[in-house]
Amino acid sequence: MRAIIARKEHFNAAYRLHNPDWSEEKNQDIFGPYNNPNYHGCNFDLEVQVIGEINPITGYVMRTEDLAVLVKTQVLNKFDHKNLNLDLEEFERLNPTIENIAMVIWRILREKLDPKLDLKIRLYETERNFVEFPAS
Ligand SMILES: Nc1nc2c(c(=O)[nH]1)N=C([C@H](O)[C@H](O)COP(=O)(O)OP(=O)(O)OP(=O)(O)O)CN2
Ligand SMILES: [Zn+2]
Repeated sequence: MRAIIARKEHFNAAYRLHNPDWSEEKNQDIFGPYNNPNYHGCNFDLEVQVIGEINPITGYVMRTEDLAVLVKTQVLNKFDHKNLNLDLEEFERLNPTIENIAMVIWRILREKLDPKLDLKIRLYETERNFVEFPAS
């Protein structure tokens, strides 16, 4: 039987929504206050879901303590209290929208997880806005 285990974490980051190929005017028009050249911060809530078979012997899908360490070392240490545009190479040419942040987190964790396990990311940018990746 399959089950979902999940880890919830929290991180703070500064960023700006910006397309370097556009004019300042177009960036302002499309991204508004979120294009602030002095950046803005968000308090992100992250939920990492790992989906897999329940091991009949251990009763585990995956040890929750292993998932906690994975999220801390691979995601929190990289994202927390950073400037996403300046500090993370992933966002050199990728706009740090919640959609893209969730995709980058998914890609990072996907590489580290047993391929038998499925992975889903839920990322809250505010209490009201969140994204799930992948959509399917
Ligand atoms: N599709 C997306 N739209 C927006 C994104 C995004 O990543 N993907 N991001 C932003 C801004 O970064 C912004 O920080 C969102 O925060 P906020 O304006 O506070 O969002 P709320 O809707 O929760 O704020 P209210 O107080 O409810 O107005 C914008 N759009
Ligand atoms: Zn924002």
